[in-house]
Amino acid sequence: MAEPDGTARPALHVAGLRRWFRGAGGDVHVLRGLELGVAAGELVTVAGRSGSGKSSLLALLGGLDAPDAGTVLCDGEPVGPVIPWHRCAVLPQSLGLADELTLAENVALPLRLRPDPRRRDAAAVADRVRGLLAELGIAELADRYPAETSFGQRQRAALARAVAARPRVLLADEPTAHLDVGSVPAVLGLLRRCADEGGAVVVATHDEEVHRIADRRVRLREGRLVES
Ligand SMILES: Nc1ncnc2c1ncn2[C@@H]1O[C@H](COP(=O)(O)OP(=O)(O)OP(=O)(O)O)[C@@H](O)[C@H]1O
Repeated sequence: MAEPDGTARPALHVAGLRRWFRGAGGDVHVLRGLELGVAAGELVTVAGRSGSGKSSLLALLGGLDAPDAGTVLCDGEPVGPVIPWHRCAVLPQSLGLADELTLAENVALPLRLRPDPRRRDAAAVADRVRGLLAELGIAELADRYPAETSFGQRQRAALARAVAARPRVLLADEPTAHLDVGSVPAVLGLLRRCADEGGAVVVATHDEEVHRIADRRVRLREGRLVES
């Protein structure tokens, strides 16, 4: 879809975003009228000191939290708590894997929930799940439950789940934070491919290696984003 001036409308469009929290020492104004547009096929990294609001921002972009003011549009539609995985997928710092499902079942979930039944073919789902787990080096853990794996292994499974249905918007919060150096290239490769296949990707990170694969880097400062 295009804007009135003919330019492509960003896949993710954020305007006037405000979020504050009531604290014992007074209100904390985390986001103060933040603006952001991310095009399909673009990977944007968000830097910022600890406590600057990166996780708060990603939670709002993914509909996990609601803003005090402003709008977040994903493919032209407001995001909300029940946004389908193939439209907007989130890898939060808390991961959010379902404890009662194996890693493979967790990764399969967004594929089984796709609205088009032709895209839920069991063999194709199993293939996609196997491929993603192998790519991330956790194929042998497919049948384990999250509690039987390390945090870094769970983090990779949660990334596999987020990208499984090839989301139009992918949001990843510190996706390399708990990984050994050997596991990082596969994660970076997968994030980059998600954008190259047409996704709009936003990654909050302190990791310089992640910033290196970005098309654009922004920094969260005093509640707004500045190019960096
Ligand atoms: N529910 C809440 N109630 C009160 N304050 C909050 C709440 N959630 C976040 N904050 C505050 O909002 C600010 C931004 O937090 P946030 O977790 O978004 O930062 P961050 O940039 O992701 O930090 P880090 O890099 O350490 O993960 C912090 O000062 C935090 O203490």
